[in-house]
Amino acid sequence: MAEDRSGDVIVVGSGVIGLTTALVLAESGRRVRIWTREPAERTTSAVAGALWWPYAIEPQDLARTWALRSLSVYEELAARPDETGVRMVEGVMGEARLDEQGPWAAARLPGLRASTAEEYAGSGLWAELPLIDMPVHLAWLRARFLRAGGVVESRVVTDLAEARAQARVVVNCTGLGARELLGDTAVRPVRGQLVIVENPGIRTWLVSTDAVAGTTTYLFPQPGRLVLGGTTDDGEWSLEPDPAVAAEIVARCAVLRPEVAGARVLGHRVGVRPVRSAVRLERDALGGGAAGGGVLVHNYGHGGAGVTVAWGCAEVVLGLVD
Ligand SMILES: Cc1cc2nc3c(=O)[nH]c(=O)nc-3n(C[C@H](O)[C@H](O)[C@H](O)COP(=O)(O)OP(=O)(O)OC[C@H]3O[C@@H](n4cnc5c(N)ncnc54)[C@H](O)[C@@H]3O)c2cc1C
Repeated sequence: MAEDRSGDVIVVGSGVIGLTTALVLAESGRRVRIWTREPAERTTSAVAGALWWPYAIEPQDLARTWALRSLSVYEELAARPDETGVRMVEGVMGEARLDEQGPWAAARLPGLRASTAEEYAGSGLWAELPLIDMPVHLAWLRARFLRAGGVVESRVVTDLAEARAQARVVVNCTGLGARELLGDTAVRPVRGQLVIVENPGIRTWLVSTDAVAGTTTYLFPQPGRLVLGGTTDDGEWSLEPDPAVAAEIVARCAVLRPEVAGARVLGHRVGVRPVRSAVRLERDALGGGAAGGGVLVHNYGHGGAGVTVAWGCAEVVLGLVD
């Protein structure tokens, strides 16, 4: 007799996208398993800074919608920062202007205003945004998923048919892994390097973009550390920190905040962003329905903003699985 797979969901991947999606599906009453090559703490998601802002993600309009939905969730989670890893923190988004942001941000972000010359030498926006301590947040997501009855299994998927043979619904949240899994060359690596230093007393975040040099420099205060960034190395896969690049990141940050210059280095982090021409968030026309009667949904390619859009995308998946 055929196995009853009607209630089963397999989510492939346990980065922030896979965990958040699996959690939303499990809390909707479905039986959900995660299959993952790496545990959450060894994913790109664990490396992220992570500031809520739709950076390096396409398409912009949809990303903003998903980001705003996620913002509402992060605002709630920020009431329990030690547990969830989410905090609302003030800071300056350099080279951003109020009139360029349009109504999407201005209407939703209380207190959004142009930064003063004292806060930032260039033109920028002062905002209070979610700043997420990813190791804590990923562990919290996983624990909440397990409490909702979810199961996490360590498993490398070489063909999504393996998952489809075992569950009616399969959600592909493999990030950059989709490149090999599906042969999708539209998703490509954009490497990012960070330096972790002892915080010399910085309480606000800062992002500064130099269009001429092509660099984005940032400082994110996290509990017990200050995260300094960064790089955007298109097409680069290496997870090895480059000492010369690390020194250059510290120097760039010290131009913005001189007290960083002598800060003790605690460590280095490197991650590879899954940048895609457009996030793939859709029900697979070939994989869904037909012979097996199953559903295949893709949710990958969130570039430099997977944390920013995770909850909004997970809710879209929820609407696609039935
Ligand atoms: C330096 C840096 C800074 C960043 N800063 C921010 C920020 O401030 N704000 C923000 O929103 N975003 C930021 N990002 C981007 C963010 O980290 C990514 O968009 C996000 O982590 C993508 O999440 P994901 O779950 O899709 O991918 P991942 O975290 O890479 O997870 C993919 C999962 O799929 C699994 N997998 C892959 N292939 C297979 C397979 N074949 N079989 C089984 N499992 C598989 C992996 O093991 C992993 O569990 C930053 C990224 C970097 C590198």
